[in-house]
Amino acid sequence: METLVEGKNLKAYYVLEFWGKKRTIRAVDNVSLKIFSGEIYGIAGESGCGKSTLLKTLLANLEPPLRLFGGELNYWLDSKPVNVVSLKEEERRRLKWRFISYIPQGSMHVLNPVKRIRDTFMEILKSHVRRQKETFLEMAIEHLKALGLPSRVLDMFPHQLSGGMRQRVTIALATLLKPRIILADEPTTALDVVAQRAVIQLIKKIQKELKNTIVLVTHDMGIHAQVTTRMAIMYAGKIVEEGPTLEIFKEPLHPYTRYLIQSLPRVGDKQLREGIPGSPPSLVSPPSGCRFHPRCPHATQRCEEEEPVFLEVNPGHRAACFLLGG
Ligand SMILES: Nc1ncnc2c1ncn2[C@@H]1O[C@H](COP(=O)(O)OP(=O)(O)OP(=O)(O)O)[C@@H](O)[C@H]1O
Repeated sequence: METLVEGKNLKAYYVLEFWGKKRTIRAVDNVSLKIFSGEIYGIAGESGCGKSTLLKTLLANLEPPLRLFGGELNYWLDSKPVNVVSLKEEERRRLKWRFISYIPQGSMHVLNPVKRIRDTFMEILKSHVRRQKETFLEMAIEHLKALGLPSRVLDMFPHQLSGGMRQRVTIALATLLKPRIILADEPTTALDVVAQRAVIQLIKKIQKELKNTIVLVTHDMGIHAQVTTRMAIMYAGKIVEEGPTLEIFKEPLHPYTRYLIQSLPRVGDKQLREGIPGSPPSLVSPPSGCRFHPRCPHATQRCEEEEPVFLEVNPGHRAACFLLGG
């Protein structure tokens, strides 16, 4: 499998200063992962575990208060690793939209509320494509059609579109220059079930047709089950399990993953399913050892004192838990 993005021991922290006091939020803490060509890679976990920060880090979007404290981020361009963090701003900007693009939480961040959709499409094309300007509109219409979206949206302002349609237009925008990899942050949150389904179908269609890679962040395990091919489970700034999605649902290895799957509603449920006991820890002073130990029903003293390392139980399926041995 061809690697597209590789993070090695990434440490991305928010550094905040209040009244002369420093607070460091360790949102991504020693995370290593590889994203392969053509897959839909999911990142799951409760709110606040660092999913969005991991996406920002993979995008090399490290603006204060977020800072990279350690690790390496490589994009594989022409099958060679390129250290993105050391690139000049201009070089990084050139990679945006063409090699990697981003669908942030809330489509209004991308669509300018006082501009027609057409103008936002034209801006991207103008800054990245060397072609006759007259062909830009044709390119935009063609792209929307390929994704099954009506070209009349180009004449509209963002507020004239429904939430679901706005999100689909944002996805169309992010895929306009056919990037090799798209990072999507909670693309279905705040949408009703019908709009959610339309967005999921669009993501699947894009992946099938453009054969690109999608990294999908959502706390919704149901969406991971429907869409992703491989996934990572994050807990308190760390990846605690990673593997093929089917296998994770069939045979979850980490107690936290088991909780996430158990709390999913099933057809025929007569009462609410139990949630995960306790609440996520502070990322300013996370628990010692395994960060999940204060909430884990199997925790021992060792879990409190030592941090478990990853153990690969089946090919490509790994988890960090002492229950697995090691
Ligand atoms: N701009 C910021 N400044 C300071 N702290 C931040 C900032 N953004 C996020 N954080 C903190 O970093 C931690 C991880 O947040 P992050 O948004 O990455 O989590 P998440 O899993 O994506 O959650 P959600 O789904 O709620 O966005 C949280 O403690 C959050 O409060």
